[in-house]
Amino acid sequence: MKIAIAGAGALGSRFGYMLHQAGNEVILIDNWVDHIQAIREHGLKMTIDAETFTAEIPIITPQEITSDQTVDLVIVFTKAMQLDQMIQDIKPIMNDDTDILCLLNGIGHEDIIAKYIDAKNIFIGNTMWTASLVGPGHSKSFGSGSINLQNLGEGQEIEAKKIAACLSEAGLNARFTDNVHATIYLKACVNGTMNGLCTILDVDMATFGETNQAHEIVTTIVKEFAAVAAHENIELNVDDAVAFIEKCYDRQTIGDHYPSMHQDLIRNHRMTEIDYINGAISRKGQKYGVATPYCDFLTQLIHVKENIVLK
Ligand SMILES: NC(=O)C1=CN([C@@H]2O[C@H](COP(=O)(O)OP(=O)(O)OC[C@H]3O[C@@H](n4cnc5c(N)ncnc54)[C@H](OP(=O)(O)O)[C@@H]3O)[C@@H](O)[C@H]2O)C=CC1
Ligand SMILES: CC(C)(CO)C(=O)C(=O)O
Repeated sequence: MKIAIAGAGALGSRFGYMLHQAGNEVILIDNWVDHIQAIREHGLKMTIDAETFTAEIPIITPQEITSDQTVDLVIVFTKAMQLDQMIQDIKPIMNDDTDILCLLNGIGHEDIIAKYIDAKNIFIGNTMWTASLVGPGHSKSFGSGSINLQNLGEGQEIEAKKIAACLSEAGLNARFTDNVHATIYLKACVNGTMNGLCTILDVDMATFGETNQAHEIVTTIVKEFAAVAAHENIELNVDDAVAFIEKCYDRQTIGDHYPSMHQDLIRNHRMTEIDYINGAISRKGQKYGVATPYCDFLTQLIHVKENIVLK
């Protein structure tokens, strides 16, 4: 399959590498000049479980797209706040049959994509794969992960299952779900607890999980997500979600991982996606008349931290 990774940062590079190694024709699309130069000169470096590999994968900026480069599938891995512009920029690489898959953390990305792309070509979901950038041209990751995905448009289940099969053939452990919004909310509960809390507390997930207060804090935040989800006819079982989140504390899997929000703000001094995670719950809470004090406060805290770190 001809696949473009639009937003080839940490996770985009991991996906691009694994799909390339599985024999797909992969092209990376990004705007970060140093990253592009490093990959063009030395290939994409991918460290997986402490072993480093290099792959020669083409990388271009959106402005370098040519009309003969249309692809079968675009997988977007920008940050949430970059998504709108990237979708506009990559239109030339898409024809009427090109599908787009969005696995970004957060809620509501399909509304942005649907401004530019027909619903029949939009596929959404979430992933538990992880990665972090060592530097330009070099992504690092450990452990395994999974992907849930579904078609946004009616009657595109077969296409969705084809995409899931392609990802699974590359070892990305993808499955089709007929309840993707529930899985997106479940993943958002993970990000809505781990990302903001580990960023503010400057700890990895296992260290946070070892505290006496972790369970109560996580449960309170998840209850806010569940109350908002109920207004969208999405059933989110609080106990199951808390148990799913607490699996992140295992140092044998991803417990040592600093969530991507910590990487953004504390390590790379970049803006976070808080407004698409806890901030989205706060906005929806106001819309539905649901109190979301913990999401409200955590969103404020992250913005305060952004103001301090980025001033
Ligand atoms: N990392 C993880 O473990 C996980 C991440 N996710 C989600 O996947 C999506 C992508 O995340 P992730 O891959 O971590 O994002 P990254 O920040 O690594 O990459 C996203 C984009 O940010 C830009 N960028 C990154 N670093 C720099 C830099 N130093 N200077 C300039 N530009 C930079 C690049 O875009 P450009 O230069 O073109 O603007 C890049 O394509 C997000 O929604 C995230 O929440 C989901 C699960 C796990
Ligand atoms: C690893 C995990 C699940 C932590 O929330 C993630 O999605 C991220 O780092 O953004």
